[in-house]
Amino acid sequence: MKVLIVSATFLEIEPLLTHFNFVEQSNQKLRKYTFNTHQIDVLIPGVGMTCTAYWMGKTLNNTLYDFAINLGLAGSFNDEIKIGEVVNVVSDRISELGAQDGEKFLSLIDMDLIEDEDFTLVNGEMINSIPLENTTINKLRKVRAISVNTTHGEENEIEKVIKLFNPDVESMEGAAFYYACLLEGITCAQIRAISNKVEPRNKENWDIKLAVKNLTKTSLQLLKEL
Ligand SMILES: O=C(O)c1cccc(C(=O)CC[C@H]2O[C@@H](n3cnc4c(=O)[nH]cnc43)[C@H](O)[C@@H]2O)c1
Repeated sequence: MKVLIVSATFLEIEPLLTHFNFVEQSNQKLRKYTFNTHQIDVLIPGVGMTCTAYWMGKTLNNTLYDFAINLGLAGSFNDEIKIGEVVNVVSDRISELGAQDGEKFLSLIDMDLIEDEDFTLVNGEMINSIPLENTTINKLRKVRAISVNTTHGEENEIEKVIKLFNPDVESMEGAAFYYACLLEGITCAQIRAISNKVEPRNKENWDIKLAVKNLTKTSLQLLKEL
C-alpha cells in the first residue's frame, strides 16, 4: 500500500520513523520510507494550516495514495480527555474563519460567503466521510476538533470558542489536512495525542513526552494492521 503520513513537526513523528526503512528524501519536506511491504511517504510541512495546505496540495498532485494519516499533538477542551490520550478526530473546522461584529462572531455561513463543497460539510464543520477503517483507530475516542492559527490561552477566548463550537480538541493543521484529503477523495484519518489542556498558557502542565510516546505506540499498532 502507498501511505502518506503528515506530521507538522519532526518532534511529533521522530520515534515512529525509527521503525521505518529510509529510502530517499524526495524534496525539502517529503521523505520516502518502507514499513513491512508498504511504501510510507512522510510529509513534515511545518506548523500551521498554510504550509500544510500548500504541501498537501503539492504532494497529492504527484502521487496517488491509498490513504493519508495526520499524526500529531493537540490541546484538549474536554475534561474527560486526559493528557496522553490518543484520539480519532472525526470532524474539524477553521474556527477563526469569519468576521467580528462587535461582540459577535460571524462565520462564513452567517456571512453567506460559503460555496457548496464537494464533501460533507455540516454547519461549517468538515466531517471525515472517507475514514480509514482500522481496528486500532476504531478503539480510539472519536472527537470533534477546531484548527487555529493562534492557540487558545486566555480564559474569555476559551469560553467564547466553547460556546460557539463546543470542540473537544484543537490543533493548528487538522482542517487543512482534511480539506485536501476530502477534496481529492483520499481515505484519511487524523490521529492526535493530547499534550495539554486548553487553558491559560502554562507550559509546565504540558506532557509532550508522554503524548509522543502514546502517539508512536498507537500509530505503530495501526500500521502493523494494514
Ligand atoms: O509553546 C507553545 O505554546 C506551543 C503551542 C502549541 C503547540 C506547541 C508545540 O510544540 C506542538 C506543535 C503541534 O501541536 C499541536 N498542538 C498541541 N497543543 C495544541 C494546542 O493547545 N492548541 C493548538 N495546537 C496544539 C499543533 O497542531 C502544533 O502543530 C507549542
